[in-house]
Amino acid sequence: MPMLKDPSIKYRKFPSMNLPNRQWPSKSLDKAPRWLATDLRDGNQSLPDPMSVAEKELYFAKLVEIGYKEIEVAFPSASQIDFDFTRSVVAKAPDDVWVQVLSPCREELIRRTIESLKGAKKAIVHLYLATSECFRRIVFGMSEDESVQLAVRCTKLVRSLTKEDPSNAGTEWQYEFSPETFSDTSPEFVVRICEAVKNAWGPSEDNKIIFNLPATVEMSTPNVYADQIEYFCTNISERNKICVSVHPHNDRGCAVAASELAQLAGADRVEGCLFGNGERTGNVDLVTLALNLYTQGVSPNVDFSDIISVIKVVEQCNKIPVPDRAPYGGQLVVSAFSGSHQDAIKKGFNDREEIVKAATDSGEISTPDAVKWQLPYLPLDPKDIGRTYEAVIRVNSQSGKGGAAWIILTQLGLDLPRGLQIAFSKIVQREAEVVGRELKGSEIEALFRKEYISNGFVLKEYDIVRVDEQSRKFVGSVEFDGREIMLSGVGNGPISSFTDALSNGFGVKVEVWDYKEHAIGQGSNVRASTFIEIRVDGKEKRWGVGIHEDVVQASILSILSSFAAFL
Ligand SMILES: CC(=O)SCCNC(=O)CCNC(=O)[C@H](O)C(C)(C)COP(=O)(O)OP(=O)(O)OC[C@H]1O[C@@H](n2cnc3c(N)ncnc32)[C@H](O)[C@@H]1OP(=O)(O)O
Ligand SMILES: CC(C)C(=O)C(=O)O
Repeated sequence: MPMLKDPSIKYRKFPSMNLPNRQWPSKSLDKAPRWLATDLRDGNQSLPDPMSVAEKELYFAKLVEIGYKEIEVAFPSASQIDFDFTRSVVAKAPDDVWVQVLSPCREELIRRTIESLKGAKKAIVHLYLATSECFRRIVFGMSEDESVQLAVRCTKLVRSLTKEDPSNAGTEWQYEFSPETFSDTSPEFVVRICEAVKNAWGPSEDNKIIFNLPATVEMSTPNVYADQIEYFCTNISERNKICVSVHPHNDRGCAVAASELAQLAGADRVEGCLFGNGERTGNVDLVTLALNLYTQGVSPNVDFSDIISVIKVVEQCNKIPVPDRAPYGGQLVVSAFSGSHQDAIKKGFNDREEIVKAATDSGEISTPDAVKWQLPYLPLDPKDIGRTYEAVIRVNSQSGKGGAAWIILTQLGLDLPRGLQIAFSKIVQREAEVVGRELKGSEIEALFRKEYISNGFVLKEYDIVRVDEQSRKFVGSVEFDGREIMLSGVGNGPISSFTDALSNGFGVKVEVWDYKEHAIGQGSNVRASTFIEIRVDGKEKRWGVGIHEDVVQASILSILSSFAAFL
């Protein structure tokens, strides 16, 4: 039995914190944190095939374009690639971007790390040392005191090689210390070691020390992590000289929630990777965090207007696909296949169009974006991240009438009447079942044209004349199957005179059952689209569609389309 009936004999429950006066539950997120993108370090170190220098350059440029101002670019002491890349970034980074690098608390590696930053405009040196009992015992064999001494010694070394070294005066320095495995470390010990590191570095209000408190392994529910962060924020001294950073991993799948609650608990900065790449289950996903803020009306200070190009770079450099269901970015995220979702979304877009039009006409708004977003099933306007509305509604055998109707509306500009939607939906569903897959927009359009627009008729010369107040006469001819057929009929209007003419010409009884029309386009380009449902000799009714500059001719074409199917 691989899984235990009673897992408590093997696994410990993570203890919750006794923090009766916790404040974070009643706070809300109303501003973006400082972001640190660690794709090129934590993300890169977890890849089966780490990035080449060219890939790192491409990725770095994308992070800058998105708007990240603090980027952890490498572990320079790890490899020549990381060292060389750091050198190239130092030479090229924009003036407002902080270049961050990581090193363990080992003297020779710290020296090499700082060497890689020579000449940087803005640099953050980041040291880490695991502080949990588990790591101190198993990995280092170190007591708490020994850990504190090592952290202090290495911090002093960084200080002497950076801000105290006159040859490095041209660089603006920040220092970050991570008590690695924070999430599993006694909160009291974290405060103790960070106090000692703070004294060794000597931060100021203008040049804060960054204490990064990682959930190196996510061990608890996010509320416990938030408690740990709040405990640190309220117990560390000189909080005004400290930037509290968080670095959640996603082992329990809660990294986004953990980051958000940690910010409520006092964190000022968040470290993560685009689309959550990183060790094991990944670092927290920076895209989700940013767009979670955005969809609450809070500017994230980073720009995902062109999410498709971001995904392209991430996939190319990581060589790992971004899942189709990744929050916000995944390519299926703004797509609805199922009938009731499509119906609601289609109604939502119609509703929004009406509200926007009314508000624009009344001069209330100058841009459609000033109307608050409220659309069933879509928390984010897909166009804000560069997705098109065409991608929103997709059609397979689970789709209802709204899906195909939306495709026809967006591709042909035809707003199908309800009856025609229902009829067309059956045809689309049958086809989707036959091919056993999603139908592309072009396939749906082709089905529609074949069913409702094309017909074997050529309409030749015709005339509709007024006989008297109540009646009109249709006289003309059509070509069908290589034959010319003369048509003549009388009715109380153009449509009934034409159906009478068809009935006479083909020896059948044509009845009009339903009629709808609307204009397509505007100004001199306006055309009429006419939807007419007819019945011939009492058989099953059929819809036809006609499009023409002249509304009467559009009706005639529409009737011919459906009539052809009865022959
Ligand atoms: C949570 C994180 O993501 S931490 C960042 C992890 N990233 C990486 O490790 C990527 C780059 N790393 C490397 O290239 C290599 O590990 C190097 C260059 C840093 C070191 O290589 P090596 O000297 O061969 O050591 P190795 O890889 O075996 O590392 C383990 C050693 O580092 C020690 N160590 C681990 N973390 C730390 C730390 N934060 N500070 C000081 N020493 C540390 C271990 O105790 C162990 O020491 P030991 O050999 O005396 O037992
Ligand atoms: C180095 C630290 C911040 C880290 O990557 C982690 O704890 O996950």
